[in-house]
Amino acid sequence: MIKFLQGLPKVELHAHLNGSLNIDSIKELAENVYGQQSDEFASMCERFITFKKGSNLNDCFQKFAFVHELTSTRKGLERATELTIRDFAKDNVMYLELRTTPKSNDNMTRRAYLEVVMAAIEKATTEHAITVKLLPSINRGEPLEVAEETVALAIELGQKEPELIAGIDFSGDPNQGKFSDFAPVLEKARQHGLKLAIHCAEIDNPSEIREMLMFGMSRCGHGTFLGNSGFAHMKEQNIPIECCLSSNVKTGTVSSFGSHHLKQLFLADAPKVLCTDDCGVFDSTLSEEFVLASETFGLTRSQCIDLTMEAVQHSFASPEEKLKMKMRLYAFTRRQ
Ligand SMILES: CNc1ncnc2c1ncn2[C@@H]1O[C@H](COP(=O)(O)O)[C@@H](O)[C@H]1O
Ligand SMILES: [Zn+2]
Repeated sequence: MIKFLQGLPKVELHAHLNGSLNIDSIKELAENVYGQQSDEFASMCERFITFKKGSNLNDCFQKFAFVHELTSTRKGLERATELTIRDFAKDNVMYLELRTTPKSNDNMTRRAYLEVVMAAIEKATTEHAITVKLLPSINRGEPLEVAEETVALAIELGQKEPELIAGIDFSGDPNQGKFSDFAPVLEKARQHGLKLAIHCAEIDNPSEIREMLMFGMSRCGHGTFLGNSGFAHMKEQNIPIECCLSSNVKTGTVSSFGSHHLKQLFLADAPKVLCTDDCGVFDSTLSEEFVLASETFGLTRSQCIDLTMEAVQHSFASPEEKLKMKMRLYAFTRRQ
């Protein structure tokens, strides 16, 4: 089964760039871009992937600062994007939607940040057999003006490169910021044809969950606290829930793999996709998430193929790209 899942051409729809850089690639990046590694750096790497028992979302958010340092220069960001795409391709991910929060600092404006990532995606996709789309992220913990700039850039750059920029991600610490403040800017993105992937119900916040469901979205990140009525709503609206098993268990929003809501989504026959979220931080791969899901819930090979087919269906790819992915999947299943 493990070999089968590794070989399966997969679709990753929920991956944050700075969370997806695995520990070996972080070391490679540090070596390539910033020179010799020190013992201190090695122990920082070790701390990065260690989650103590009882860790929470806050512990997780603190880990991002480490990679954010490494990607705070153009060269670092460019190489990190290339390495991340390479690693997904190595894991037989045929289609990847990568999200990232444009950041400004002394080295880059938010526009330059996005341009560097876009150029790196173009370069990496010529070297690896993978299609990549970009979803600029809004960090809900940052001021509204930043979100407005991000959406304006996504609209402008998306008009130049519509095949590359597919939508907007709404993420960040769910304990910070108010969704209702961001609804108008998200609505503007939607009016301009950008799809919305929204982190929703990662924590139990019933009034915000209601607001988000009323507002609508193309895909729902996590959906942990939606409950049965929320799942029924998602099914009725054909909105898939992006399930990230290791992420939810390691950050403590789900108590164990066995109690993950993926099970209820299967039982309710609601739309769902399997994703990694931050495979670097959580020290996982999409293949490993499939192994986890199949071992925990007894998924068969054919259910894993169906899950991938659902991901194709709910991706922000064009009809032609979806057809190509389905053909690759059929070709793979015929060879089994
Ligand atoms: C664990 N669950 C999560 N919930 C909410 N937001 C998350 C997240 N994991 C990652 N991010 C968001 O993605 C950023 C890192 O990638 P980028 O710097 O944008 O590439 C984090 O700082 C956070 O804003
Ligand atoms: Zn996420």
